[in-house]
Formats: sequence, structure tokens, C-alpha cells
Amino acid sequence: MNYTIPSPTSPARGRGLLAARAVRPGDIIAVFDGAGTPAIAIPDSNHLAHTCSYCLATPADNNDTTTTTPPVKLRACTGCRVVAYCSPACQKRDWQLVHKLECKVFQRVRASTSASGHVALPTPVRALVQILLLRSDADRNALVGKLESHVDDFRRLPPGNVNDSNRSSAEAVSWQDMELQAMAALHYLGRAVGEREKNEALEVLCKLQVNSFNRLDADIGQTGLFLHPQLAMVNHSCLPSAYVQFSGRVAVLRAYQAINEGDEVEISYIDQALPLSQRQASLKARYHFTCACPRCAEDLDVYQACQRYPHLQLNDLSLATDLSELIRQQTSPPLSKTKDFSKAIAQVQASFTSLPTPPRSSSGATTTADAGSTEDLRRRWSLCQPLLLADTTHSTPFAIHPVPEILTDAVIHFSSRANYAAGLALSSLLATQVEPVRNPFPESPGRVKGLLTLAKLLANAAAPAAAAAAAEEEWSSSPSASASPRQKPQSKALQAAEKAILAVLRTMDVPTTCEVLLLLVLRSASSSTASPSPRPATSSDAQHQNNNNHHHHRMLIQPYHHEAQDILQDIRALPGRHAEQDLVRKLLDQRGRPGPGLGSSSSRTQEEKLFLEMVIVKPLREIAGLARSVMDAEFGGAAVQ
Ligand SMILES: C[S@@+](CC[C@H](N)C(=O)[O-])C[C@H]1O[C@@H](n2cnc3c(N)ncnc32)[C@H](O)[C@@H]1O
Repeated sequence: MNYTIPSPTSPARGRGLLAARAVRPGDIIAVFDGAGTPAIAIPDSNHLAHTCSYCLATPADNNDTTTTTPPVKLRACTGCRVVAYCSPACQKRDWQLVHKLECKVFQRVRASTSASGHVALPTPVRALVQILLLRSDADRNALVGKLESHVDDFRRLPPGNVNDSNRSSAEAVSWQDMELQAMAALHYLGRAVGEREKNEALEVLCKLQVNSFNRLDADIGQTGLFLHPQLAMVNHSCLPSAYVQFSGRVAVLRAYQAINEGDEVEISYIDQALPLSQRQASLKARYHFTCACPRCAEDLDVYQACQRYPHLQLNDLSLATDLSELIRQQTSPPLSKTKDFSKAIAQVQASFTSLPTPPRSSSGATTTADAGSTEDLRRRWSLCQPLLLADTTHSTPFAIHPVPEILTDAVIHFSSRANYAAGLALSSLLATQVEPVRNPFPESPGRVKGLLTLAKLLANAAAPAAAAAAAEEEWSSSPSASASPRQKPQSKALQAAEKAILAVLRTMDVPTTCEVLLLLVLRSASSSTASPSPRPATSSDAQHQNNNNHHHHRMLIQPYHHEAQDILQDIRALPGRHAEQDLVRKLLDQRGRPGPGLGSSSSRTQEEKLFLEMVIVKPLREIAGLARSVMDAEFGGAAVQ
């Protein structure tokens, strides 16, 4: 056990989880098993048909044509026809765990719902049903008995209070809704709905609100609810020292920065990128406390917050080799303290709060997920203009909320239209100047995912670049005559931006850049205490091996590992790249190097740094420089009001 949970030291914060040994950034602090000890791990109710209810694998895990993994086929339970499984083994395990009892509840739900109606119970109601079904009081007590409920605070919430924190279950709303949820659970359980039963159910619902996590899947976003009594002891900070990752039914607590033995481990319950007022509101609405972390106390903007992490040096072998300089530019004087900028921030925030919540893209990857309509993106981009034009003494502060979210959605917008060059420009900007500021630790999941997206876009954009080069030679034609299918004719401005991007691409050694990006993705798996596992036959099989800590450590790899490995294999199969491969190997070889990740900067030679800077970072920065033109061309920039 790498942690301790002593009795509360501070009445304000209650209990907390302390590191029992010193850990380095990326190290696994602890693994919380959602199958063994009393725990709840369920898919979101509106994903039940697409997610294995035991191992939580989804067919979308294998949606990508770049992977060779056989697709997961799900079969519905023949009893309730509500939940589905990827294998008889998963079905059997879930049956023994809880479904034997739960199946009857779902049958009752089905019987009382019209044939066309939505049969599943909302996610928190299903979690409540599972808790109330637990066979013994001892089990139930072990799971929820000692958890903080804040029941009186919830009772006082104004009607219609909507919790929007990313740790919450989408359905979480007001006290009145919770009362309805409690009654629904008791009704379908066939139990008495007396005052005592209702209060007991309400208390459990409150505990779920305060203590459960949303399982975040690699590519689908929020896919379920996870509750574990020990993991629930981790307190919050807006400058967290750790983060939680999910892998099937397992939650992994990973260090985000070095933590000393005996220090408290803190995670962020909410989206750290949000400005102070929104962070405080989210924390208050669901967790009922006012955060007093250094970031809140001093109202640090995202650049200042980044400066507080001791990770800047780790970035010199990443796509943000200039992170210290980027931060220096924005923090002297502090961006958010300049008059123009505070005004711009206030203006942008006010206009955004009056917008209906845009559908959040869950992946940031090249999917056609709901990134918002073109119209919605135009509106959001135009509302951001005061922020982007505010202060000429600083370089453009692209990392300030909500710019990164809009750029991420725009990547999806362009990818779904097969305009990979435009997507590449935005993705390069995110990977070189935005994500490193928001996630200063180079191996954090947000960064790793961005690298993989970038590698894929680069590969896709390079194909038309090559085609366009050939076409230009022969016909002097424009890049719009290239191979990629287009849905709509493009504006002249977008064509010009795309031409400039393709021109940079033609100067690049794309396979080598992709290879380096993919190796950066893979390093995040190998530098932690987890060692990469051999590729599992299917993701569900992998989960089945998951029955002790040793196995957990073997399979707790970054979610993007296998995909990166697949693409890397294709690149390495290209002929005539021996010299390049040798260089890349030299640059990224970790053997014999101290420290986390790729070793300390002092052990790197000038030649290696120069290679990274010239071959990878410089051209990507050049492409990133075209992102603003791409956005303005497609979404109107300052011209649209
Ligand atoms: C998931 S629980 C964490 C464990 C909790 N401290 C306990 O003793 O049960 C969340 C609750 O812990 C408290 N908490 C967490 N982080 C805090 C912080 N930074 N400041 C004050 N209270 C905090 C709040 O009461 C919050 O609702």
C-alpha cells in the first residue's frame, strides 16, 4: 500500500490520502480495483447498448481503422435485454457480482415502460439500486458507510441547480430530482417508500455525488460512474499533485508531480482550465466547499499556474522545448493583471455564460463527434476575439479558456471534412503552445492524446501534400485539386492557408516526425512503474487478466499505447529509412538515463536537441503559426460579430 488515510487533521477538509513513499511524476501511487473490494463501476445508462457492462469495453475502442484489434461484439442479457456483454465470461462475472439481483429490477423497469420508451435507469439511480442490493449490511457499510454526504447542503440547494463539473454524473441535478431518483429506485426495487427508506436512499445519492468519478474513456469521453471508498478519500486542489486514469474497472492514481513521503495527494475534481469563478461555482454546487488552494487564493491564470509546476525542465524533450520562454512572455507582467486583458476576459466570460452550453467534444481526436455546428463554432470564435486581440505586449494567449476548447472542436470540424491540413495547423498549435501550458507534465494524458492526434493528422495531411506537389509540378495546379474528398467548396482565405501549410509539409520528413511523436506517446507508458504489456487479444480479455495488482501494473498502460504502436509499425515498415531511424533511436533511447521519462536534460547531447528542434519542433511551430488564419478563414475572426 503506497498511501495512508489518517484521521482528519483539518475539520474543513476532513480526511485525505497521504503518500506512504516518495513518488516521481508519472508514477502509480495506487490502483483501485473496481471488481474486488466493494466498488461500483458501471457504464453511463445511455451507453449501455454500446458498452460491456462488466469490463466496460466499447466497440468504439476499436472504431479506428488504424488498429488491427478485432471489434468488440456485444450481446444483450436475455433476461432484461438492457445490459450487454462482450463475452460469456464477462456476463458470468457480472451476474455473480450484481446482475443476478439487478436483472429483476431491470425487468420491472421494462414491464412498466412502453415498448418504445427508454428502458435504462439513469446512471445515479442504477448505482443507488446496486448499492441497495448489496447482499450484506457489512458490504454496503464498507462501500458507502463512512463517505461524506453533505446531505444538508444538498437539501438547501436552490431548485434547478445543475452540476456541471466533469467529475459529476450528467444526470445530477437538484434536490427535487434526487428525491425523484430515490423514489424511482425504491419503487423498482419493490421496496417500501417510507420516510426512513427515502432518507436512506437520498443519503446514498448524496454520497454518490460527492464521492463518485466519471470514468473517462480514451475516445468516448464520459462513459460511466466509478465509486471506490478509498479513492474517495482524495481531496481536491486546482494545482493538483496527482490525477486519476481509468482502465476497464480499475482506477489508477498517478502522480502528476514529485510527491514526498507523508505529503497529501490531491487531484482536481473539476476542469482546471476554467476561470476562478466557474471553478468555485462547480466545487460549491457538488462538493460544498470553497477551495483555498494557492491557485484560487492568488487567482492565477493558466500561465501562472503552469509556472508553479516544477516540470518546465522536463519539457525540453517535448514539443514545448520553449515552454519556459512561452510562460515568461505571458507572466511578466502577468497577463490577467493587465487592464486591457482583465476587461477582455470579463467580456468574453460574460458573453459565454449567456450562450447555451455547446456540446463538448469528448475526444479531441479525429472523430466526427459532436464538436458543435459550424455556426456554433463561428459564434464562439467571434466571442473570443477580445481575448485574442487584447494585449499587444504579450504573444497571443491561446491557452486561456475557452480558446483551447474551441480549437479542439475545430480540429474535429476540419477532420470530419477531410481537411487534414487545416486540422493539422490547429492540432500543432494545441500541441506546441496550448496543452503544455495547461498540462505542464509532458506525460499527462491530455498531452499524450494531443500527440497521437497530431501524428494521425500529419500522416493524413501529408498524403495530399505529396499529391499536390506532383500535381503542381505537372499542372501548376492549386492544392485544392489534391486527393482529399471535400464536402464544401472552401473560401479563398482557407485555400491560401492550406497552401501555406502544405508548403511547410513538403519541406518536412513526415515519417520521421510521426515516428518521434509516436515514441513520445509510448514513453509515457514505459516511464511509470507500469511496464507495457504485450498486446492483448481483445480489450475484454485484457480486463479478465486483471485480478491482482501485478497484472494491473502490467496492463495499466496509457490508453493510446496500442494505437501508437500500430501506426509506428507501419512507419517502420517504410523502406529506405535506416539513417533516420538510427537518429530517432538515439534521440529517444532511454536506456542508462536517469530520471523520469526521457532522462534528465543534462544527459542529452546538443546534437540530439538540435535534431528535435530543427526536424520536429520548428516546422510544427511554423504550421501552428497558420492556425489563426485557418480559424479566421473558416469561422470569421474579428469580422463576424
Ligand atoms: C471525495 S470527498 C474527499 C474526502 C473527504 N475529505 C472525507 O473526509 O470524506 C470530497 C469532500 O472533501 C472535502 N474537500 C475535498 N477537497 C477539499 C479542499 N480542497 N478544501 C476543503 N474541503 C475539501 C469536501 O467536503 C468535499 O465535499
